[in-house]
Amino acid sequence: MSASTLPLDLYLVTDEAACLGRDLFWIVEEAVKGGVSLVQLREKNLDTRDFIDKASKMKELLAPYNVPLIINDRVDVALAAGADGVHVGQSDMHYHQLRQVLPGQSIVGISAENMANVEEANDWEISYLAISPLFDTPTKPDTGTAWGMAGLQQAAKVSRHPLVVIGGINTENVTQAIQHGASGIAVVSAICSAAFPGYAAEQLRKAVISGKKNRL
Ligand SMILES: Cc1ncc(COP(=O)(O)OP(=O)(O)O)c(N)n1
Ligand SMILES: Cc1ncsc1CCOP(=O)(O)O
Ligand SMILES: [Mg+2]
Repeated sequence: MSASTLPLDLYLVTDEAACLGRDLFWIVEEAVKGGVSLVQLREKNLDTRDFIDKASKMKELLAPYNVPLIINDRVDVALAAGADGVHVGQSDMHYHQLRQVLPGQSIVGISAENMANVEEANDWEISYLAISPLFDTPTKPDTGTAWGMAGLQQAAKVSRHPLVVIGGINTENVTQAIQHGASGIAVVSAICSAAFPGYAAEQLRKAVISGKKNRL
């Protein structure tokens, strides 16, 4: 899938701990019905075999909806489960190595923590760049300094890739993020911890679309 056709509007990043004891697959399916366009399976503590099993099951769930599945960190898991791509951060497998082991059409997303990361990624063929984190978030305490809206605006001027924002995104700040240059939003708690994940997804998607209509 090329960068121009990749559906980045509403990107759900999973976190079992954020699901408040509810079934992750139920949350993901509700969210997809509500308008999630891309899903990342993010598992920091699973054994390899369990991670592959979970990814394969997630791929099966998403296939009828035509929603691509991205695997966080683990290229081996993505390959074994037939996922559509991977997301890597600045301490994960390097872009050049990723390209050696992944099929050519794979989706590749990378986290940018600072402007040097944004500039470096301009030399690479990636599907999107994640501005990470846009705001500090209790969901991931081990991040670098938050970009904030001004930082996002600078990154959008420099980057040739579509930008996704992640970290503290909710219905209150989506429109502003889109207006400052984001092509889409990535969320964990705004959907995984919502009382009604499907409804939460609908509201977030509406906010993205409204932000795009009213771009500054
Ligand atoms: C869409 C998206 N953006 C950023 C991240 C964070 O990646 P990383 O910095 O590698 O941190 P971990 O998620 O691996 O803890 C992401 N996963 N997804
Ligand atoms: C995985 C990740 N990477 C940067 S911030 C973050 C967590 C985002 O979680 P939330 O949407 O709940 O703030
Ligand atoms: Mg990572």
